[in-house]
Amino acid sequence: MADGAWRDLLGYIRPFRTSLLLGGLLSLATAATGLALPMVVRGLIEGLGADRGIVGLLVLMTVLVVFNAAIGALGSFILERTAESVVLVARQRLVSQLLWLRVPALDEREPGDLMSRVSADTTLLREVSTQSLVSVVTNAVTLLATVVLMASLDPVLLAVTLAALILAQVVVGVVPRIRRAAKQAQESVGTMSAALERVLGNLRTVKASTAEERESAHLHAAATDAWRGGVRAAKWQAIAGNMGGLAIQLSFIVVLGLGGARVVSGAINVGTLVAFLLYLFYLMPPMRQLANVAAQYQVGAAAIARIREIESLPAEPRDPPTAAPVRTPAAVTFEEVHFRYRPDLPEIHHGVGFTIPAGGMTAFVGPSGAGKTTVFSLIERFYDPTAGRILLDGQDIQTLPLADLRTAIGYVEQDAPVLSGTLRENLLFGAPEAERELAEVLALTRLDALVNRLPDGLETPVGHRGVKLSGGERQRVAIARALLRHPRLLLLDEVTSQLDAVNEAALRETIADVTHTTTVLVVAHRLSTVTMADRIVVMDTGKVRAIGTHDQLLTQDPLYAELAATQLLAAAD
Ligand SMILES: Nc1ncnc2c1ncn2[C@@H]1O[C@H](COP(=O)(O)OP(=O)(O)OP(=O)(O)O)[C@@H](O)[C@H]1O
Repeated sequence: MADGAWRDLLGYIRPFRTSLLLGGLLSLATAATGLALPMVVRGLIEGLGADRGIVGLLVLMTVLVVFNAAIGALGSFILERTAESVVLVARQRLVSQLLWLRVPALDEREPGDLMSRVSADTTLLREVSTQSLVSVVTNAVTLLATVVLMASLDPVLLAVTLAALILAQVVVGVVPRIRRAAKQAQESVGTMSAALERVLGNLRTVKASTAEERESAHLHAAATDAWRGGVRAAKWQAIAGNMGGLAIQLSFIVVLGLGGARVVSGAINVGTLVAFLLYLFYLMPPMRQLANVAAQYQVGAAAIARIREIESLPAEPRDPPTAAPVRTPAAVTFEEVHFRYRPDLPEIHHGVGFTIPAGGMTAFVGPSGAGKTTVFSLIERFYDPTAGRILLDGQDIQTLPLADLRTAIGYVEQDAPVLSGTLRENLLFGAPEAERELAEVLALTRLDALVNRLPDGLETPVGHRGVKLSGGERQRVAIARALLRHPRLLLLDEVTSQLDAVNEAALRETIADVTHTTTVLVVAHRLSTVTMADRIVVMDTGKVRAIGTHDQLLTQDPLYAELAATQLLAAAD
């Protein structure tokens, strides 16, 4: 995994190589000016001993210190900015990928977990993207340069120092533990986000089921898991970070004793000892940084793995519509369509076949679970059949550009989804350019009274999933949204279930109207909707058992007769 993570990380930072190089060079320059200081200090002490003037050296030191601070600040700003840009690119790539994901891939995932990957995991890229590359290079160079300078001062003292540093190698052993702990923490954050989304998205159900206590316990457990992973990572990070420090402190004591003796014996002078001790402390930051980088990299690698999981999911093509919009009704044909939602699930459609001419209204009826909604999902190409063909005006929809296909369709789903935002945003969601037709469609769907009643009219926020609207209003908003697209094919899935008799009658009139310009397919549970259909497709357990008008089917199909007498009638009541 680690190698793949490296490659992915390089992919993310490649576009920013110039600013990374600049930031890296500035960091190196900062380190170099820092490294020069102890040498100036040595000269200063020796100058004092020899009674030479030190003003020049003091000025040089001041210049070095100021220069060091200035380029240090500039370097770290450039690197941080680059890191933020890496996060931005990762987020944008992930967001695009998510919106184009194929529906089956989405079926298997929790929205909350996906959100946590876009928000939390990408943030972790920030540290790793700059620290990994630039820090490794600058700190390794600084470390090497410091060691070389120390060797030039006193090889004997250096040998003692290095022996103490071997101790710090313990650091290397704890690094994989950091990755494991970090991965666990990130996965727990994903689980927590998913649980949170589940609860907040359905807070009324949670409350009505008095499940707050249980759901809160779930969330607490996920949060505790994240905490546990974080604490474990912190423990190993703290050990890794401080082992280096401890080794330096210990070697400081040794060098002080041994160095003192060497000064007394005349092997080195005080200036050299002071400079050496300063370098000793210079070793600490790069060592700590390198240990941090190793730890950060492990955390980042875990995040990259989670991001990559999303990027490798199947996506739909993104081509914009190619054909000019057509406004004539479309014919639909299913030829021996077989379909299952997943290879390991049972087949839902066992050779579904029907032909629906352009225009008019066709109703799909059948017992629950017969596969009616699945027909609509297949027409929209949310899923593809495992065998058989679906034709739109005689053309296999697999060969149509996806955007052209979907542009031709208006789809009102079973639960009439309304998005948070204003009424206007919801209505124009499928056809942002249809502003001028709003009034007409509002009247058709009888939403005009609602809009007039609301103090903010079309600008009224509808709340998360439209909670501020009634069920019937949500259905009418969804229908208006579909009508504004001027679809060639209008798919209505049980859209009258929540309408009262008056609104249903109005909708029937609207549907009758649009059948001149659109082919209307409805999944219907109300006899009143079914009887007005030009043809009725009766489905049962994944097959079409009969097609005909209400009167024909009443006499020819026992299941339909039964449905008409029980289910459809009951719904009409
Ligand atoms: N995304 C999915 N993944 C797996 N199975 C699914 C999925 N969607 C539906 N199913 C299954 O497919 C079968 C047919 O579902 P479908 O929604 O097409 O039935 P329907 O005839 O529209 O039923 P209803 O009248 O109750 O809405 C059901 O048994 C259902 O459990």
